[in-house]
Amino acid sequence: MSTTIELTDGGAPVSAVPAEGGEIRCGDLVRIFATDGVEVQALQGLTLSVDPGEIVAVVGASGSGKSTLLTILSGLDTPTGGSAVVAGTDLLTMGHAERVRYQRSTVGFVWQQTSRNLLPYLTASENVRLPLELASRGSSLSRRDRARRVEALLELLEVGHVAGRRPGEMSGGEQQRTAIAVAVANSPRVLLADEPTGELDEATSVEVLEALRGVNRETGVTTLIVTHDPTVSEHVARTIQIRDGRTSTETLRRTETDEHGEARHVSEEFAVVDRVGRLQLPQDFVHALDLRDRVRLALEPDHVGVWPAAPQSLVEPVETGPGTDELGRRKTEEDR
Ligand SMILES: Nc1ncnc2c1ncn2[C@@H]1O[C@H](COP(=O)(O)OP(=O)(O)OP(=O)(O)O)[C@@H](O)[C@H]1O
Repeated sequence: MSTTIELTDGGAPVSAVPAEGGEIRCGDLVRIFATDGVEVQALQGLTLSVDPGEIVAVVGASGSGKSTLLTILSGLDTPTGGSAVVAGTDLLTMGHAERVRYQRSTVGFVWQQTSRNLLPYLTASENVRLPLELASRGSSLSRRDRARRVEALLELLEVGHVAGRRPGEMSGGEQQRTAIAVAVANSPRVLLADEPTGELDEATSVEVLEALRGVNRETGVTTLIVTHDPTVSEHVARTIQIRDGRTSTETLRRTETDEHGEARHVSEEFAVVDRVGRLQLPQDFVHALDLRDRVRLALEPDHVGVWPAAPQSLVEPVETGPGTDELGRRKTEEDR
């Protein structure tokens, strides 16, 4: 079967609730900002599912909607449409009290600006202790247990040596690793990191990404890292690419052992197909074949072929009439 499709999709978003059981589930998430009468669609039907305990990176160019997504997942902004459920909390319908509880104990955050993560007049220990004390009314942790937990978290993040220092007396990497300890102090179910390495050099970025991976492994906290840095995919098993406010491709990374017993990393890229069959072709594929406006498709037994559409003059006129459907295909007995 062969047909031609428009590359631009002007269709209205169709509800797509992602698989049950995901710790983070977004279905056809839409966020429209209206300023001075101009509308910007920052998210245009984004679908995303992250399993409990998974560590996933969301990567995209500037303006692709990464921060908008994270601001919604952190409960600081409400989407215009679609669905977003994190650790069982429906982010579209939660009330004020639930929002406070959600931000205080369900999710932990690490932001790009180190100054947003840590209070400058408190030491590393005091910064980590603060969320524990704020939550202590409903918690069974004694004062001594809280002190032990602070120490254990700083050790886990390998920043025990800066316990008594204020942020201004630490390196950027030490500040971000302390910020991760603060974010997971109350054992949140989900850890959200927005460009956590944005202000760091390459070597320090690697340390911070490995620290996030270590915390994910040790505590099982579901972790979502949003960044423009494509090298993040070397530190996580799954990288989701977003383009124009939608998930476009996913890169899965796994370790294989070859016939000589040597471990090697294998990455595979997949296009994301939503519930109604929409997918985005990778940008380099589009450029390589100069695909624009519309493409020709063919359904083969085990794959779908995509070709640049031939100029109109070369396209054979389709047969239409009572014996054919709207695409010129011959009607079957069932159609009739
Ligand atoms: N409050 C707002 N009002 C109007 N438009 C906004 C607002 N916030 C974001 N946008 C627009 O939405 C789109 C997505 O922005 P967003 O900040 O989510 O992208 P991003 O991928 O995080 O980019 P960057 O990596 O540069 O931070 C952009 O076109 C941006 O200009």
